[in-house]
Amino acid sequence: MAFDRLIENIVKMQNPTVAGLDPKLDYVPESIKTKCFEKYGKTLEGAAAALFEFNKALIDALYDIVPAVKPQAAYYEMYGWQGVKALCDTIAYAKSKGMFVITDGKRNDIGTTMEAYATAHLGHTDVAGESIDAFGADALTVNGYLGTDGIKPLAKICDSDDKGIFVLVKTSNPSSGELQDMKLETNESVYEHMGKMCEGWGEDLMGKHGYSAVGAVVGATYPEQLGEMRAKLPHTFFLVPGYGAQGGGADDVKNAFDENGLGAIINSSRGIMCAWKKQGLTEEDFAVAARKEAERMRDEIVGCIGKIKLG
Ligand SMILES: O=C(O)c1cc(=O)[nH]c(=O)n1[C@@H]1O[C@H](COP(=O)(O)O)[C@@H](O)[C@H]1O
Repeated sequence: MAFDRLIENIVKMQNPTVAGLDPKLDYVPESIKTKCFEKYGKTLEGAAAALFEFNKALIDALYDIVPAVKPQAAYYEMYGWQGVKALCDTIAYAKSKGMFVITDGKRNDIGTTMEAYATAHLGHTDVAGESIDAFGADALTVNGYLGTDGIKPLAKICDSDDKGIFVLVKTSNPSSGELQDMKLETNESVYEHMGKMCEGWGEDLMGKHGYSAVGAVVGATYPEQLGEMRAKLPHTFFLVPGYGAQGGGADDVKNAFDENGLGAIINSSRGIMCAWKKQGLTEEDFAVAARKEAERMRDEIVGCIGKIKLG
């Protein structure tokens, strides 16, 4: 199963973190923007080319120490189809460097449309008998609000194409509790119930390291719920956003891991992309600074959880 590959990457690198690639033009150094605008003009094409150059430099600086990247689709869609092409190019480049790619699209719809989303992001599109990867990611974030028939088409592709999904369970944002903390008649909270549904959806998609292809998103900003969900969802791998820019730290995420130091991957996007600002460096040093921040984040988290080993 997909998360077996991710887990093996994490163990090999002794690093349970993922670098979020959420590029904005104002993160991109002038030198890259000038080059791209000279070539393509101050156009969506020029902007998209700058985003890709920025991402490529980050991937080159990180691929040998960070197991995965997580491009958030919205930051590419801001630049039209040209930005979406930069997303495709980023996914292809990261995969060519051996990185596991999680597209953060938070996709959700009725079954037939979810089939299209699953095919687009994880499967192969059929073009007159030719089977072609559209986005070709290894995993996709999804919203389970529509229930089982919205997840089933994804589960089918996870099984056939060795892919994974992360379902939103307890999101890192301040108002997540407005609905997610509400109690159901079973006296469970909504997030607990969504988490349990993930365990069920993953039952037939079990990997060899004890985690299924149906993971969950649980925010670093809710450490108590993170520990609670870890204990209650033994086969559900966690994507944990909220570290760094949203205030989460190593102490908040340590309970996301099982006794082998597995079970979770911790995301940092702005913290890594914009690390040069905190290191008193210049924007031209963004890639060097990103690597330094990725090493610091890895050492801080592994310092809390100890050696990571296969179960
Ligand atoms: O699905 C996600 O990745 C996600 C879920 C969530 O609950 N909170 C959250 O921040 N995210 C994403 O994780 C990333 C966090 O970015 P930083 O706060 O810059 O590290 C963004 O791409 C968010 O869209």
